[in-house]
Amino acid sequence: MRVLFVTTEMDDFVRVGGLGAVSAALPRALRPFADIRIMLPGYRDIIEQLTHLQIVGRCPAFAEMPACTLGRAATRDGLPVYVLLCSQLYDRPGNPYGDESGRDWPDNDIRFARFASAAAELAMGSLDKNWAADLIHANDWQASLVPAYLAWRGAKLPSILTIHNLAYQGLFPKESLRRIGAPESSFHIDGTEFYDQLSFLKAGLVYASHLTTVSGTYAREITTEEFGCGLEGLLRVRSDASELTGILNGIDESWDPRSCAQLAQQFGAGDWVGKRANADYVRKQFGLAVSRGPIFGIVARLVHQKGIDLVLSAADEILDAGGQIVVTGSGEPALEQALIDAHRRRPDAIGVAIGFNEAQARRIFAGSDFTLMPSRFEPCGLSQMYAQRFGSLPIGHQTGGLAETITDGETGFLFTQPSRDSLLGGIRRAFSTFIAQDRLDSMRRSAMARSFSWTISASCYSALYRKIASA
Ligand SMILES: Nc1ncnc2c1ncn2[C@@H]1O[C@H](COP(=O)(O)OP(=O)(O)O[C@H]2O[C@H](CO)[C@@H](O)[C@H](O)[C@H]2O)[C@@H](O)[C@H]1O
Repeated sequence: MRVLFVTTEMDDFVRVGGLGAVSAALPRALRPFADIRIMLPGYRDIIEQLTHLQIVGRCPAFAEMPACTLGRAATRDGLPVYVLLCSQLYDRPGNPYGDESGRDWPDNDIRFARFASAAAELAMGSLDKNWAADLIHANDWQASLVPAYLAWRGAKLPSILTIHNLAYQGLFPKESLRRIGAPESSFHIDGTEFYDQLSFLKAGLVYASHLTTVSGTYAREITTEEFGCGLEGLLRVRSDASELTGILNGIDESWDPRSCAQLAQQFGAGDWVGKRANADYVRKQFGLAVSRGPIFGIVARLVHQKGIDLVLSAADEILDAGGQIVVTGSGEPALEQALIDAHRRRPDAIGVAIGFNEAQARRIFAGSDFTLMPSRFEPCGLSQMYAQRFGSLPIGHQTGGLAETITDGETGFLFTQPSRDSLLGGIRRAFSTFIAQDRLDSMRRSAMARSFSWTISASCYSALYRKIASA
């Protein structure tokens, strides 16, 4: 079966958050089941890294979207990658979605509509004369128009849309319809309209043959008013028709502290001297005071969703009890600044590295005793899985994928409300575990023994592909 996996991040080339990790790992795990090919926008960073890019097709200009070409290349391990080349849209500094100061590009409607319409053409067989898809798998709002363009072109090709985060919807003024060549007739409550704006995500939720999201719990949560971001009605209809499935993400096998080359010292379960060497390394690297208290790590995009403000409000109590905090990530300037301020107040106890570097993330998981994840919502979450593999017990809000991947009191701690008090409840339990050596030992062993391999998820996607394609 031929599958086109359409995404706007892939850790091989460009990373912004969890979508990049999933887009690098899931298609590889699916290779035994399908002829799967990736499609990415031709960002500057990608073009610079790809050698042997072969031009396979051309897309004429359409509405206000410029003409572009389609290149074909492969990752180092041979996974085919299509790249949409259009320097006017994608050859820019900054990240995939915005400029260097974090502002969204004003033409993101055209950038991602162009990308989606080209993906639809490729899948239908009109761009690469040697390949067409039997099914399209699109990810998040940036690729959500792929099923819509297929429908508007009258193509019957089956499509799956995976929601990695419902909070990002790709909302644009109504005038965008004309800019991207979408039919005016689609702009109504059962189509692309969302409170008088054009919603890319909603278009995908309406037109995709099937929807998935990245945990069973989040699949249920998004059908409720609390988590549905205004789309719960539509999601409930699709869920009731058995067209919304939760499939839990996995993590890459390379997240293993026994073999991870970036650590100060590799270690396995039971080698707590080795783990402590990583803690000492992290303290030194961040200039923290020498201590035998616990280190609480945070590796996250620094956005409201992740509850960084809750951690800041609980920080004094953590420090008073003898703990230290180490954070890495990037995101909203105000949260970055608040963390830097906290570090300036207590440089001996709060370490902050703004920016994202995977080696740094691995060292924090290896050196920390606990990983804080007070996310207000969390579709799946990857950090809590990495943390467990590295013996850093996650303290997470009982929501989405956190509720499914943390076993309370066994591999980590769950608390029930996204509030300071509830988080502090989890933190206090962690402190009492930290001084009970036997309990800490057994929880670390259980956490490190958890497997979060992609194998099960990949077979679920594969089964779904077959079901949708034969429907
Ligand atoms: N700039 C940066 N700052 C910090 N960390 C960065 C980063 N860039 C990449 N990362 C990496 O991404 C991981 C975070 O991924 P998550 O899945 O926890 O959250 P994210 O909200 O990005 O993803 C969304 O998509 C994923 C994938 O489906 C879901 O798991 C998740 O719940 C959903 O919110 C970190 O552990 C880190 O390795």
